[in-house]
Amino acid sequence: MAFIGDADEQNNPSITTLKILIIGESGVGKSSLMLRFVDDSFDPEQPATIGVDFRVTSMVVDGNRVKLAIWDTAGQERFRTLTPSYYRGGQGVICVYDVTNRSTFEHLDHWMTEVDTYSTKDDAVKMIVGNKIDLPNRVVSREEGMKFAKRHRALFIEASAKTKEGVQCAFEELIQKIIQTPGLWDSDKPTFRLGQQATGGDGMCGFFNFDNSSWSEYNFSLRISSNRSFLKRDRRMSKAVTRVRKKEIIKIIHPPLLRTNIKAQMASAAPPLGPMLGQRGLNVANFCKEFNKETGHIKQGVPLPTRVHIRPDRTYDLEICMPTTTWLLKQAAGVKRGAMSPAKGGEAAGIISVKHIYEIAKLKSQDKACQGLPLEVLCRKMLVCARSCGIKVIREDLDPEKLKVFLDERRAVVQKQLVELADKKAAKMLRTT
Ligand SMILES: Nc1nc2c(ncn2[C@@H]2O[C@H](COP(=O)(O)OP(=O)(O)OP(=O)(O)O)[C@@H](O)[C@H]2O)c(=O)[nH]1
Repeated sequence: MAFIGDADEQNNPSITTLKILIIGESGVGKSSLMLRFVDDSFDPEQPATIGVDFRVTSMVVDGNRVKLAIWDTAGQERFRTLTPSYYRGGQGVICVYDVTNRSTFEHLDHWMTEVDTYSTKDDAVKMIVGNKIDLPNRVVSREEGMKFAKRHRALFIEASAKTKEGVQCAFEELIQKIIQTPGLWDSDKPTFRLGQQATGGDGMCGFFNFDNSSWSEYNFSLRISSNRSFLKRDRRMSKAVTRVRKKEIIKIIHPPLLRTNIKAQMASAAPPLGPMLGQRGLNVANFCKEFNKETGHIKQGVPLPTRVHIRPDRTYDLEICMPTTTWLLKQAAGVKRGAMSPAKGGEAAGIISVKHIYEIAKLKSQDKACQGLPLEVLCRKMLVCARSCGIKVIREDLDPEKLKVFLDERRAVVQKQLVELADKKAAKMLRTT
């Protein structure tokens, strides 16, 4: 698959124009993903989309030129108008969430309902994208994302519009899937006309009028004219195809970079690590042996963020980072558990001083991902993480006497919380049996 320029258009005319929608909560990075894919650019100050933004590009899939009309919709409810018309005729829908913001993940259900309600194509290809994986404060795991995608029979990938990771792969996979779906794009040819008006009133997708002189510029008008009988016929035809294809569409794309936490000296073929490695075609036993050997000098059980860069020939580079920030913070505070509800009521799970923060930041600065980051920025990240674990950071040195009293009290609180949790679990088991 490759991008080609306008000059090639005459030699290799496009077989179709595909309408791809990007949806999801505000701020998850929809516009950023689109701009990374189309212009290979990233704006850290990307303004919010109002209504709908739109880009056109083209690519070659299996030797065929395909034009892509990518619709970037506004995540903010107040900027969303004409919702049904966004979906009309869309062959592919990319539903984005932010891996560092759980509520954007929890709202995916709403977006999938919207797709099912408004999509005029039963077999439109859906893809779930977990964006912003470059950020350290992830709260939605890859497994959760995969599970959601599987439930909705959608493709799944994690990406970062900032670092480019997974972006190209996401679009390519989506387009390929659409092209492989008979009836999804080939029956639409008359409804998409570039540089000229579509004829007749039976265009169920409205009509586009592009300024062909520049691909990045656009000038489109939308005419909502749906012919119901045409719609029904199209649905009847595609339902038969859908039945066959629904099973196939559950395909998870594994990007070449695997990021996970593995405990020092404790890598094993058991889930979740074993399946993660196996799905990528790595020799699990050899990997575990190598990892455990590499971490032989570290205390057993310390959680180590690990990156595995997998090459197409299944060889890999192993990057083992400093222990996770939360683990380091909890060690510094002398506690095993963070606060259950740090936001509510300001429950404090531990106390550390700013000196601890500085030392932890210095340790983390040795990680490849943090290299080049000023220590001040890292310290701020540590502070955010401490806050989310409920660990209080004080400016002055800790008073050992006061700390001992605090830790004794905290132990009693944790004990009580654990008993309550066990009771709740037992009550739930009773209800379900
Ligand atoms: N670190 C990081 N920041 C990102 C990434 N993608 C987007 N952002 C930032 O997140 C913010 C929101 O990005 P947008 O692309 O405007 O998000 P959106 O989903 O289009 O938002 P709406 O237009 O309001 O619907 C911007 O400040 C981006 O720079 C990413 O992969 N990593």
